Amino acid sequence: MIHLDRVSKRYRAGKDGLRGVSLSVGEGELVFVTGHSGAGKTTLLRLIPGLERPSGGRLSVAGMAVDRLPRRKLPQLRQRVGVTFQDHRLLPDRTVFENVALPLAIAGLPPREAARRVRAALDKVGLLAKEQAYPVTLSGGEQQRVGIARAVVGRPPVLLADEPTGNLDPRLSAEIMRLFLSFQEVGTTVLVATHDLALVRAFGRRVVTLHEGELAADRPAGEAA
Ligand SMILES: Nc1ncnc2c1ncn2[C@@H]1O[C@H](COP(=O)(O)OP(=O)(O)OP(=O)(O)O)[C@@H](O)[C@H]1O
Repeated sequence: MIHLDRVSKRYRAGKDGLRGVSLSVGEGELVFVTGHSGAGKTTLLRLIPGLERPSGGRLSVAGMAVDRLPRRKLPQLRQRVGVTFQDHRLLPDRTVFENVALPLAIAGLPPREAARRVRAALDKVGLLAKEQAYPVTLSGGEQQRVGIARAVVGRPPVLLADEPTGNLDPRLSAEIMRLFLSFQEVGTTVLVATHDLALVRAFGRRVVTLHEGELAADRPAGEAA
């Protein structure tokens, strides 16, 4: 589902975000991406939906050659990749419902079908009762779940999460992680970038470790840390 072949990303300032990373993630797999601050986790997660372009190498996502993708095809790629960010990036002047509906409005879905899907996504993250609330009135964990609902509302085959548990306590963090597992169970390919090694160990999944932009380790699911 996601294939990187010697992918590099050099930023304008001359800094390397990634250096020659080769990696394949199969359909329906859940992979944790870990590494110290500046290791390249965010860079990897930004390359996959085409938010950044690789400087070298080959990258394909859900059957699309991202490294050679014409600009006009970017929306098509973004519909196949849902993304959640640590800081949620929710619009403060829109309700929970409106925030989650946004990607569907952009995709031009009829309002009735969009509303049905928004409610299904909110139900999945346990926030149906808060659909008319504004983001500021929600807890950090709830805001994170709204961000997740927005990422999955278009039913993308690929879901990416950048530090989804960054500001949450251990109990809420585990809850959020279980949510990602539930998307994997229905066939979604999931990549979760996180610093939280204890949490990663607790779930016993495949763990990819980056170090200074390079792939330092790739530990299969079920193997002890
Ligand atoms: N827009 C940018 N311009 C220049 N350099 C960048 C940019 N984004 C990231 N970098 C550099 O690329 C390297 C990898 O950064 P990246 O954000 O991918 O790491 P990370 O593992 O996500 O770190 P963190 O855990 O702190 O978010 C770092 O050296 C960083 O300074």
